[in-house]
Amino acid sequence: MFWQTTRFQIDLSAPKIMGIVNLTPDSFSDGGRYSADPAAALRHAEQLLQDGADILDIGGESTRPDALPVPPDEEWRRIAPVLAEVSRWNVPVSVDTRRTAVMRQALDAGFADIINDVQALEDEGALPLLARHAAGVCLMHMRGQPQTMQHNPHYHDVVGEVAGYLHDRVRACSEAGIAAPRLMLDVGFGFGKTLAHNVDLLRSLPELAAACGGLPVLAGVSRKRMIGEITGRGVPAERVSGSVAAALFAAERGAAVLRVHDVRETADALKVWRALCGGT
Ligand SMILES: Nc1nc2ncc(COP(=O)(O)OP(=O)(O)O)nc2c(=O)[nH]1
Repeated sequence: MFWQTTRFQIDLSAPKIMGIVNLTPDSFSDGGRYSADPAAALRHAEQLLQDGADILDIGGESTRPDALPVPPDEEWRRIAPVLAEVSRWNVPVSVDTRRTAVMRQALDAGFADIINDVQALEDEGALPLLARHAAGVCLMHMRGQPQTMQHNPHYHDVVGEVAGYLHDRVRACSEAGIAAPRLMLDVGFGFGKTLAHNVDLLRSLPELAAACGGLPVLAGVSRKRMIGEITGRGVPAERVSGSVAAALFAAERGAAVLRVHDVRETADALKVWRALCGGT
């Protein structure tokens, strides 16, 4: 199976690593480290690639719980300089945005191989925009908005409801002319979910993918609150071991892409896992 993106057919026969470059002052785990210094951000991106990242995910708006929305022009100001450079590198570049205006600027400039949207192309104009381009698309489930999504999230059947939502978004993409080989699914760990919801979803990744036509799944658990709740590690930077364990579990449950902060540790863990499992 391959993920069809603007410049690359990404081979999904073994789990791929998406390295996170947050250009935000307030991201929950690395906020402010790179947002004011594009050179530092580029050095970080280079390090992620050296550590084994297969894809770079560039974001300009924190969507952590309780985050306030960022105006699209500010989001674009944050990411454009870094995108202008990394898009010249021979590596798939994903733009993590939920705003059509930002998607349009990135796609029209030729900066994005992938649009990674935590709102699954629900913003006005996003579907026809992506239909006019060839970028890969990650469709993620979020219940509510970052500002309020963790305020008592409730489901009758979290797996069924998330699968149903993603299935509907896949159909909307198909009707807009965005073909299935361009699509990646993501249950949105921590986006309007309790720990129990996240665990159910992680355990049910194969069933969820099957319910959505067998499309590939991306898992983003890196350093998140769910890891902290299980380990008792309150500081995101202290959640590396737990994040790697969860990433391996997601890979074992068939996740095709792992969205992580800690690329080196995750890449090493995948190598050992594949060697012991006799995988490719
Ligand atoms: N597809 C996808 N995209 C995502 N973008 C941001 C975050 C939030 O995590 P992070 O980028 O580490 O933090 P922040 O939103 O505070 O920048 N999580 C996901 C995710 O789970 N899946």
